[in-house]
Amino acid sequence: MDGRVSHVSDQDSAALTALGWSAFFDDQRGPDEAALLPMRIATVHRARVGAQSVAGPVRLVLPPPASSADLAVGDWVLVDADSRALVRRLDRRTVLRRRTEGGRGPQLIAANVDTLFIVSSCNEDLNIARLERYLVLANEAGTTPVIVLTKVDRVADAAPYRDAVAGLQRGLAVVALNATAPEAVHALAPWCGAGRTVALVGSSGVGKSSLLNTLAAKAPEDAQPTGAIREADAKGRHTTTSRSLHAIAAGGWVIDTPGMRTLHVSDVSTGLDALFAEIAERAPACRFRDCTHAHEPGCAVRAAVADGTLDPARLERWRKLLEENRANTPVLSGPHGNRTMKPRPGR
Ligand SMILES: Nc1nc2c(ncn2[C@@H]2O[C@H](COP(=O)(O)OP(=O)(O)OP(=O)(O)O)[C@@H](O)[C@H]2O)c(=O)[nH]1
Ligand SMILES: [Zn+2]
Repeated sequence: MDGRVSHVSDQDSAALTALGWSAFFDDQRGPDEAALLPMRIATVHRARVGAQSVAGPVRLVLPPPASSADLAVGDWVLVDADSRALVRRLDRRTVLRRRTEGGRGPQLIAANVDTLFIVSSCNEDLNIARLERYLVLANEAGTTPVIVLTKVDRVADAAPYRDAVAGLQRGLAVVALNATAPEAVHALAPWCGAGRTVALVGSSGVGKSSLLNTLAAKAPEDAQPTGAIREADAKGRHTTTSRSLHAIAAGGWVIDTPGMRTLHVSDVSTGLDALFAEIAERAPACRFRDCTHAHEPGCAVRAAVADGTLDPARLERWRKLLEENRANTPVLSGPHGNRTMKPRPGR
């Protein structure tokens, strides 16, 4: 690397880089922390945290007040070499989180992820509004979203599915593949490779575990169990139960996440603007600065809908996500306020 970590051998340094280590993390180490070992969190359970070190998997010791609640799969931590005690977590480059039902603060999904593979199947489950939620999640986290359409082998023509998602966001990459076939590795190679980290999200049964097994080239006995799909309603059984970091055979790392039943949005204004760029960039031309693009005169956004250059369905879905974001996001109210707006009753 750059020679700053002088006690680390070149071999270790190369292994750290392959694990995703970079100057961003190296710069966070203080002079008194040179003897601590950088490791990457691989599994998080309430009382048990596993990490990847340059020498292989390690079970960490968490001395109080360290808590697994503060850790996400993909995090970089500094560890005492002798006791294997976690000393501290390093700042994250990116973090995926979601608001949970009942909302005891956001739930950590994964950290330091470069690319979010948003997995959906080429069947009637393909849900545009849901994909847009995942895109907001990816944008807000600072990760690059890629839509991965699975089960191409089950349809005569994947083009209609590609077309349905291609225009969801500018520059959005869309890959259609069979998650159970080895060729999937080549299709996803542009986002994998040494030091790169991807995470898989998507509904239950879309093929996340299958894709993980293909990318990691797992022998059947080590493979993540995959659920047999219930053909009748095209819904998969929920088979993945926890998240973990796995090595990709051709280089890089993949984080599997359990199927998410609900995905609420909150605190996602930049994520929304990136998703709906065609709306965000027209807003400055509206007569009123706080135009809601609903009823105001001189609205450039509704003018674009009227002349056919903006999809009215997109404007509608933008409004829905914006309202949900407002309802779920804590707001400053009054000079001392940091009150939370009540979530609106079930939608
Ligand atoms: N033919 C075909 N079958 C697939 C493909 N992807 C997944 N499957 C099958 O679909 C079923 C569900 O796949 P999983 O990989 O378990 O789905 P998952 O997203 O991990 O589901 P959860 O663990 O519940 O989140 C399994 O029977 C897979 O073999 C694909 O691209 N083509
Ligand atoms: Zn407007």
